[in-house]
Amino acid sequence: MLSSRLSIINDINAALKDVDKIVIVMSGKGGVGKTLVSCSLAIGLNMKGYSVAILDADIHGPSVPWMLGIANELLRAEGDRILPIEINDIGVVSFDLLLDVKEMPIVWRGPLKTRALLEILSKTLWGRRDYLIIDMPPGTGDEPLTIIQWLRDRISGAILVITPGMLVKHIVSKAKSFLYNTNVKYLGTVVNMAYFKCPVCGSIHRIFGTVDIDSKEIIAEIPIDPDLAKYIENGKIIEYLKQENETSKKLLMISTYVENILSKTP
Ligand SMILES: Nc1ncnc2c1ncn2[C@@H]1O[C@H](COP(=O)(O)OP(=O)(O)OP(=O)(O)O)[C@@H](O)[C@H]1O
Repeated sequence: MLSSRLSIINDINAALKDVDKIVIVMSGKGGVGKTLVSCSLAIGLNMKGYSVAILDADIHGPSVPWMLGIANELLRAEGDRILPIEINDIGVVSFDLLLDVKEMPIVWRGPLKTRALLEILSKTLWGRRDYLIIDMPPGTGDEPLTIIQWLRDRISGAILVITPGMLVKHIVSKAKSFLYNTNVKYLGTVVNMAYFKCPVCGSIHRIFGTVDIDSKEIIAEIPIDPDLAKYIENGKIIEYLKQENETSKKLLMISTYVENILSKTP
């Protein structure tokens, strides 16, 4: 048992040996914009000249390929190793890219999911990357715990994504204690759908309320932006982030924040 655990750890470390920094993106619940933040972080770092890969570790709701416009592609293998799909020089690996029929739900129980996550981590040819961004399954349950436990001290830090509303304080403190207990550095929180800016008069409406956490922890506040939603729906997040508008600038601030904070830690 111990020897098989050690051999899995060795395989994962070998696969990730040329990956410099691993950043995980997590949320207390689903549908808050975790994938948007993961993709924006990966694209932002790539635009700064870093080599980046993104692992969509959300087995049940994998949306990274959809957001990046590669939902119909399939991962290829070289021998028994998986090759990431490269889009704009960002390597993408997702469970959805293993499926021929995308509408087919993955119905795996806990141990199988753990096994699949470990396989994908250790069998991918990640190559030389400055950053690996992991879009985590929502919550602080089994799957996020598995990823963190197996990656151990390889994770450079974690970003939390929230939306304003009830229980925010509770969600943030729960996620922070999860990270504290698993020895992962908390980098800060992105507040998504923080406000809506009237396109006519420019007034700000905090539709879902305010967020009662220390402002020093807030990496960026992302507005509700119907235009962004359209680009996401069409798999064009890269094109959207290349535009110079208020939302895209705020989304790109996340990569600047991560670059700065992680350059200060060894
Ligand atoms: N700031 C925003 N403005 C407008 N629409 C948004 C914004 N953020 C996210 N959305 C919309 O909300 C949906 C969910 O976003 P996203 O997939 O990033 O959330 P998630 O937390 O990763 O969800 P899941 O838990 O299902 O993986 C997207 O389809 C997107 O269109």
